Formats: sequence, structure tokens, C-alpha cells
Amino acid sequence: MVVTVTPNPSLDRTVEVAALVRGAVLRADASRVDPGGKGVNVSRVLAAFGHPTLAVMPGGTGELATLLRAAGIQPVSTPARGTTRVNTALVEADGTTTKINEPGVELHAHEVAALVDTVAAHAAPAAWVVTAGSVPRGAPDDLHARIVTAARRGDARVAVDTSGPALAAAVAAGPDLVKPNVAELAELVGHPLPRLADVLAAAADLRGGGIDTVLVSLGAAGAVVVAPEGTWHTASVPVTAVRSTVGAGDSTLAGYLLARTSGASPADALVHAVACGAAAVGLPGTAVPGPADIDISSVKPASAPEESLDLTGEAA
Ligand SMILES: Nc1ncnc2c1ncn2[C@@H]1O[C@H](COP(=O)(O)OP(=O)(O)OP(=O)(O)O)[C@@H](O)[C@H]1O
Ligand SMILES: O=P(O)(O)OC[C@@]1(O)O[C@H](CO)[C@@H](O)[C@@H]1O
Repeated sequence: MVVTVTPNPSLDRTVEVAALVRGAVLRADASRVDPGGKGVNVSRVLAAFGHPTLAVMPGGTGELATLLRAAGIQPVSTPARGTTRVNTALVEADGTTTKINEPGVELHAHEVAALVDTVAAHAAPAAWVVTAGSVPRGAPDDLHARIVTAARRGDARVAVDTSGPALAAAVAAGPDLVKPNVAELAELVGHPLPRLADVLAAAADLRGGGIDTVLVSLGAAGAVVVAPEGTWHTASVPVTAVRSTVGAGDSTLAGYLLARTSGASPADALVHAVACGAAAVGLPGTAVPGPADIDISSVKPASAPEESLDLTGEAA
């Protein structure tokens, strides 16, 4: 079982327009609403694969709870006042996405404590606890770090996917796995990471600081995993029509954990992770992939990283 924690859940509204024009009245070609928030999305992928999961979040009642139950996920709601935020993605015909994330409900100290205590109460039977996404207003920067510590009271391993000061604090709490993208990792280490060699050096530093596994998603360039067993890179599958990259990183993390909890090696889990991430970008809005959406055979086997790989999109 995997417990996910989403301190700042959302309803994700996706609106498709031919092209975005500032200041104009636009007619949408299509729109949809998905349950959202990074931990929630991890639970959604797990549920789609039939893997047991609990999704812990402040609030998470009303429409969000209805959508989660429809996806086979039992939300575990902790006290919060106010309605779930709506995050809006404006997707143009060429796949360009403009995202506007609302701040979400403000948490008071006792609501923060209730969230952390609820994680502690549910962590014991879990193989993994995943804590992910932004820190809501009112909560401290070390919220994910507190959740890491709370989850550790059981036997669960803990994965973190967040950014900025919250990621720095969480890293100091020593989770078992972190899943930054390149920009998040660069912010954490305080300098740009233009080549794969730079990403590997930063990941190795994190491992040296006590984190077992560093899984870095590289957008269209795939992902790398730096684990005790070794270091591997897998390129992503070329996606002819990118429909929405929203939730691709969450699908990557879920794909990795699904494979690892089934006994796969880190190298094989990386291939499954990339297959899930690539499938997510071909799906609309914050739709997440299930087994029917992924094609493992289209992903190249994991291999030793080519350190000179340019991650800036510019010619070497
Ligand atoms: N343009 C693309 N083409 C093919 N695959 C892609 C593309 N963008 C992303 N992916 C796939 O999705 C995975 C995750 O992408 P990315 O590194 O952008 O995650 P992220 O920044 O954490 O995303 P998010 O925060 O939106 O969930 C990649 O490892 C890759 O497999
Ligand atoms: O505002 P945060 O918490 O950083 O990110 C929230 C969010 O953008 O992340 C998910 C995609 O990863 C979406 O479902 C959701 O809207």
C-alpha cells in the first residue's frame, strides 16, 4: 500500500483553446476537470494500476472527494476551512500550456498538526509514503520535512516531490527518495545543471547526504535514477502529440514506485517510470495513465548515462 500526502490539493480545470491571446475573449474548444495536486496524482496512477493507495490531504471534500472516489481512491481528509483551490491550465492547439495555480486554503497551526498526525497514524502499514506539491499558506516551509519524520515512525519508506525551500528542508529530514525535475534540482543545489553530468553530480551529492535514491525527471530527455545499485538513464519516448505535460512528473514517480514495490530493479523501474511519464503527456489535462496507456516496449532499456547530454535544448 502507498500513502500519498498532498498538503495543497486542487481541482484541475483544463481549457483547450486554438491559441492564447492576451486581453481577448476566447471560445474554448473543450474543457475538463480532474482531481489534482501532486500526491493525489500519484494515488490516481497507482489506483489505475490496481495498487492500493490512500490519499491524505487537508480538506479534499466536496467535488474533489467525489472525483477521487470515482477513481477508486478513498480520500483521507484532515481539517481545513475553505473550498479546494481550482488550478487552471490553458492548453493551445500546439500543446503550449499556461498554468495558473491558485494559492489554496490557508492552514492554521492546529490544521498543520492534524495533517502531520494523520500521516503518522496511516504510515505504519504502507510500503511507501509519498509527500508532494506546494506548501499551503500558513504552513511552515518544513511541512514536508515534518511529514517525512512522521512517516518514519512506521516502516514506510518516504518519497518527496516538492520544490524551493520546502524541498531543501525535506532533504535535510533524510527521505528515502526525492523526485525533482532539473529546475527543482538546480534551485536546490544553487547553480544551473546544463548537462547530464551536472545532474548526476548534484544527485550524487544528495546521496552522499543520506538520500538512498534520487530520481530526476528530464522532460523530453527522459529520466535518470541514482541509487545504491547504480546509475541509469532512460530517454523518453518521442511523443508526436504532446497534449498536456501536467502530471507527467507525478506519473513518473508513481511508475517508479509501482515497479519497485513489485520487485523490479531500479533500472527496470526507471523504464516503467518513463513509460508512465511519456503516456501522461499524450493524455489531455491532468488525465493519468493506466496499464492500457503505457507501452513498455517503446522505451529503450535503461543504460549508463551519456554525461555530455545537453539538457538545455541548445546544440552542444
Ligand atoms: N515533451 C515530452 N516528450 C516526451 N516525454 C515527455 C515530455 N515531457 C515530459 N515527458 C515525460 O514525462 C516525464 C516527466 O516530465 P518532467 O520532467 O517535465 O516532469 P515534471 O517537471 O515533474 O512535471 P509536472 O510537475 O508537470 O508533473 C519525463 O521523464 C518524460 O518521460
Ligand atoms: O501548486 P503545486 O502544489 O506546486 O502544484 C499543483 C499542480 O500543478 O501539480 C499537479 C501536477 O504535477 C497538478 O495536478 C496541480 O494543479
